[in-house]
Amino acid sequence: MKYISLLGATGSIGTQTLDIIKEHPTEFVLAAMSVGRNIDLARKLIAEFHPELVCVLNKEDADSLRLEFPEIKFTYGFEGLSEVAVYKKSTILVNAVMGSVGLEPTLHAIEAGKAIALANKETLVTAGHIVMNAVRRNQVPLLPVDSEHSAIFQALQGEFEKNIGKLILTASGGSFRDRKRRELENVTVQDALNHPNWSMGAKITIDSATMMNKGLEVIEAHWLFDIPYEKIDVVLHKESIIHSMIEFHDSSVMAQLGTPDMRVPIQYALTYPDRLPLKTAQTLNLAKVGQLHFAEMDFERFRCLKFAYDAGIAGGTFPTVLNAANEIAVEAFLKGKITFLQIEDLIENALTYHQSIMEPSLAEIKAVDDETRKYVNSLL
Ligand SMILES: NC(=O)C1=CN([C@@H]2O[C@H](COP(=O)(O)OP(=O)(O)OC[C@H]3O[C@@H](n4cnc5c(N)ncnc54)[C@H](OP(=O)(O)O)[C@@H]3O)[C@@H](O)[C@H]2O)C=CC1
Ligand SMILES: CC(=O)[C@@H](O)[C@H](O)COP(=O)(O)O
Ligand SMILES: [Mn+2]
Repeated sequence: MKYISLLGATGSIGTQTLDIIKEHPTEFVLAAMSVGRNIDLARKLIAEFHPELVCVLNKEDADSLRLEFPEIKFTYGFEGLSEVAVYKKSTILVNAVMGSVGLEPTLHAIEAGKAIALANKETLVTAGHIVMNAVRRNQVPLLPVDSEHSAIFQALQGEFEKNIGKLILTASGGSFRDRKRRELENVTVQDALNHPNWSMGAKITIDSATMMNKGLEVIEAHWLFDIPYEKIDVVLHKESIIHSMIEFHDSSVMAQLGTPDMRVPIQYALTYPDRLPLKTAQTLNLAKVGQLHFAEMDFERFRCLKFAYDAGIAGGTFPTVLNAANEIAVEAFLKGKITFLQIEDLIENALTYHQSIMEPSLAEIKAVDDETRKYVNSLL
């Protein structure tokens, strides 16, 4: 029986993690969870999964839920996320919260010796060296949930990292994969939220449309697999059937395939190194798929991917700025305050303005994250 702490239970990854817990009641228990503002869904999840500890975003929600569920402990706010992450009964943290707010709870869980199933890629982008040093020092498993990184992790089983020639991340191209750059000027939020292959939270769906998602994933792969940026390629693959590949030194390529279903990598992170059946997953019928397509990445069409490579290679606090500027810009786009193409303008501006700190401490990262958010907000 594995006891799980789940951050972001009301989200896309969170609810799919709960599907897996539900499908395997003799394997997994939800011990603690966090939600944000979706208190209606939180109520249903509490009634169904009976976690011992629940964190909500606001104190008022914690106070009213306490009256409804007196047997459950409620906490709230930023500190509450870490309480959930280090909950004593849990052995594994599934971090499915959105944004760099996930960083500190992850670090606390690592220090508390918990295994980490990481969906929250912003954590590794913002402070990759700090997270990886903590993982090594505490010798805890860091299990990728992001589909591309899970694919690479699965393809690496039985292999030595030293034999990797390069990683090849696949990119669907997102909601606007078939549009030219000039056709992006007047796109709406609704258009951008219409991902062709995956049903995901709003922020990552916009990231996928700007290709920032792949940029964040390049940086995530760099930290997870300790691979230099020049050995990480991205290829457009519109079907999202091949979830990513490793090319080894002898030119052999290992790929992981499957229908686009996040429950597969989530479950693998929970069962690793074992596997369990996943009754509701659709198996891959390649004959029915017929053809798989691949195309070279166009860095002028997808400027955010170039920003991410540049920020990753430059290192220091550049990736922190990239991530924080992106979070604010995407939020502004979702609220209708800026156009789609202004997302990349804001990120470029923040990166240009920034003076990087090399080998930043956690305090420096937090300060840069905060300053960047303020700076981009001031541009808005
Ligand atoms: N969705 C997917 O298929 C994939 C997602 N990921 C990554 O996983 C993470 C989660 O993505 P996804 O599930 O799509 O996101 P969602 O937006 O669907 O869910 C986010 C979750 O985090 C909570 N949350 C948001 N902001 C805060 C905050 N400031 N404090 C506390 N809780 C907060 C939300 O609460 P509430 O809704 O209650 O307000 C919700 O539970 C992201 O880092 C994403 O990049 C990676 C690969 C695939
Ligand atoms: C499901 C998942 O892992 C997402 O990060 C996915 O990769 C988005 O797809 P694209 O960014 O390739 O559009
Ligand atoms: Mn992904």
